[in-house]
Amino acid sequence: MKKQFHILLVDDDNSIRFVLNELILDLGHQVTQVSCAEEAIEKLNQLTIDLVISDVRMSGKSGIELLEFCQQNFPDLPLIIMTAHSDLDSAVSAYQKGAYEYLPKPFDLDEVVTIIEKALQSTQTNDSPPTQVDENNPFLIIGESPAMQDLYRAIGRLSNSHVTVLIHGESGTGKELVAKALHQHSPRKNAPFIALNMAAIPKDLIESELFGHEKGSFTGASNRYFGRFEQADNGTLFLDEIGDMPLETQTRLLRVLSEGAFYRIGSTQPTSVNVRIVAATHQDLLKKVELGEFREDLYHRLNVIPLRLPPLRKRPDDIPLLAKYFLQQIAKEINEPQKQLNPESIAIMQRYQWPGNVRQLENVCRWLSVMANSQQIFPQDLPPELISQHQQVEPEQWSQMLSNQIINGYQKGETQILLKIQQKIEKILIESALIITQGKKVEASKILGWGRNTLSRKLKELANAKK
Ligand SMILES: Nc1ncnc2c1ncn2[C@@H]1O[C@H](COP(=O)(O)OP(=O)(O)OP(=O)(O)O)[C@@H](O)[C@H]1O
Repeated sequence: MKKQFHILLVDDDNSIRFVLNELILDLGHQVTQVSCAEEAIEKLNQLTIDLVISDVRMSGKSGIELLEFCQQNFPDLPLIIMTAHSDLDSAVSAYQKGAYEYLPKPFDLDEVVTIIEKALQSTQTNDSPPTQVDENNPFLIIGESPAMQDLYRAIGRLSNSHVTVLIHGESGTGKELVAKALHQHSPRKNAPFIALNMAAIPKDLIESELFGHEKGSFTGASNRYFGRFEQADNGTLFLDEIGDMPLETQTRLLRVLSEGAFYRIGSTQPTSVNVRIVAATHQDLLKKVELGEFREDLYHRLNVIPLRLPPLRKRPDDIPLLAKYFLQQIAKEINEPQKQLNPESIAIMQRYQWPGNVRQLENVCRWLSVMANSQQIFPQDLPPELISQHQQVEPEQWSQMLSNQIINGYQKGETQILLKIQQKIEKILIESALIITQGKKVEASKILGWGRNTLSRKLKELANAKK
C-alpha cells in the first residue's frame, strides 16, 4: 500500500487552499491547512509534518521566513514555495534559502502532483536542497512564460554549482544574458565574467585570444598577453557561438577542460586556471558533429547541462512584458516620456515571427520610442516589417473568427452586433489605409474614397472611443 504522508498547506487564499487540499486528498495523503506562517509554525511544533507547501506573500511572516524557520528547526523537511511573482529573483532566492521546489502561480495541477510526489520521495531518500544565500541580481531577465519559468528554476538549481552549461537558442534570445545570470548566481560571482564570441574574431586570432601569448611569439605580439582563460580565473568564461570554433582550437579547449592547464602561445610553462565554462550556440551542434565540424567529445563535455532558450515567437505572452520593459528603459535613456502600445499594436507584435528574437524587439522599441509621433503607439506607427507580415492572414481564418464572434454575441443576447462590426471594419479600413500610406492622411483618404475632413473626423471619433 502507498504510504500516507502529512502535508501542511500554508496560504491566505482560500481558493488555492481548496484546490490543493482536494488534490492532495486525491493523492491519498493527509492535509492540514493554515492561512499564515505563524499558525504553520505552531502546527509544525505540534504535528509530524512530511512536506510544507507555502505561499510567499501573507500577512505576518512571509513564506520565505517560514522557510528559514524550517531550515533551522526541521532541516530535512522539504518545503515547496508558491508565488505569483514568477521572476528569476524569487526562484533563485527560494532555492538558495533551501526550498525544495519553486512553483510559480498560476500552476499546472499535473505539475503540482509531480512535484509533490517527488518531494515526498525525497523525504525518504533525503535528497537535500542547496542552502547558500545569494542576494545579488543586476541582470533583469523579463518573461513569465512557462519556458522562462523553467529557465529560472534551472538557474536557481545550478546556483551552487560549477558545472559546465551549454545554452542553445536562436540569435537574440538572451543567451548572453542567461550566461551572466548563471555567473551572478554562482559561487563565482565575485570573480570575473569574461566573454568571447567565436564568430566575432578572425579564426587565426582565437587561440591567442583564449590562451594568451608571450612577447615576440608571433609577428605583432609586441607584449605578453593574458588570454581570456587567465582573465577569467576563478570566474566564468562565456564562449559564445562555440559552433564557430576552429577544430584545432576545439582540441586545445578539450585539453584545458580535462587538465585545467594550458600553454600560452610561445611559452613552455603550463598555466593552471580554475574556470567555469558556459558556452552558447545558435547552431545544431549535433549536426556539426555529424558533418565532422565539431568534436563529439567536446560536445559531450560542454553539454553537461543543456539549457534551451525558446524563440520569442514561441512565447508571445512575454511580448507585452518585454516591450513595456524596453519602452520604459529607453524612455529613461533618452529622457522622454514613456510610449505606450495600444492593444491592437500589441496583438500585431504577438503575431509577428521575430526572426531576430528579443534583440529585434528591443530594437523595434528603440525605433518606436524615437519615431512614433504620439504617446500611444497605434498599428500604423509600427515598423513596416511587422505590418507586412500582419497583412498575411488567411481569408478563411478571419471569416471563421468573425463568425464565431457573431455567434458568441447572439448567444450573449447582444443586439447591436452589426453596428459594432461595421465600426470595427471601418477602423480596420482606416488603419490599413494609414499603414499603406505610412500615415499620410491625404493619401489615405483617397484610398478610402472619403474626403480628408471625413477621415479626420473618423480618426477623432476613434481616438475618443479609446479614452
Ligand atoms: N528575457 C529577456 N529579458 C530582458 N532582456 C532580454 C531578454 N532576452 C534578451 N534580452 C536582451 O536582448 C538582447 C539580446 O540578448 P543576448 O545578447 O543575450 O542574446 P544572444 O542569444 O546571446 O544573441 P546572439 O546569439 O546573437 O549573441 C540583449 O540586449 C538582452 O539584454
